[in-house]
Amino acid sequence: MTGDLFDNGEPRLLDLPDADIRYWPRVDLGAPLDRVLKELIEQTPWRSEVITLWGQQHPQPRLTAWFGDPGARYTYSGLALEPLPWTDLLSDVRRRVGTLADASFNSVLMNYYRDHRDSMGMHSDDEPELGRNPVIASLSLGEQRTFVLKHRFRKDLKPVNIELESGSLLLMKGATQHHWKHGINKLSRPCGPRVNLTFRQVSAGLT
Ligand SMILES: O=C(O)CCC(=O)C(=O)O
Ligand SMILES: [Fe+2]
Repeated sequence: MTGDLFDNGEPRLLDLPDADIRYWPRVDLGAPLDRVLKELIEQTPWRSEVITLWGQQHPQPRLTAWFGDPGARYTYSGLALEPLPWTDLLSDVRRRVGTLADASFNSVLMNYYRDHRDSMGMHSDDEPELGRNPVIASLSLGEQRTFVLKHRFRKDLKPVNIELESGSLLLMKGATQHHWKHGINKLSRPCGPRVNLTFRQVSAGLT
């Protein structure tokens, strides 16, 4: 296909200690962003999961879906997710993201923030099946939301806010997950929907 590299450009390397994070403001998905967003919202079998945190059950404040190669199982916050098979759209996006990230991914966690009330708590993506230094490629579509990064140990460092634009790709690798937490806060004002896709490589058989 022609025009594959049209929007991608060079990523910006974030100047953060103990982290390797790159940001592409706009990647080429081979189709208009609003069409991809609409298709993902309408055609994904979204789930509302109940998670267990510190022995308490809570509904997750967003919808999720897990796609991947057979056997790419993922366990977090008391949930064990079996992968759905790749759709044509998701496997095309996986190929494009893998080329930019120069990495291979066998799964994707999809997050659907329906409006300003949906969020994701601060966490590190450090589950054992992700391996020691996971490469995580996070593609955002729809409403721009703020990605907050906080150092896990250095209280002298202020939280860092990154505005994740529609069509952007954020790549976290190296020791990032050992030293930093990240999350998406609720907003006080209404906003439109956002879909986020975090591509991952999970090892089978660890869970
Ligand atoms: O929605 C986002 O940008 C963050 C997603 C995330 O951190 C995750 O899925 O682990
Ligand atoms: Fe995460």
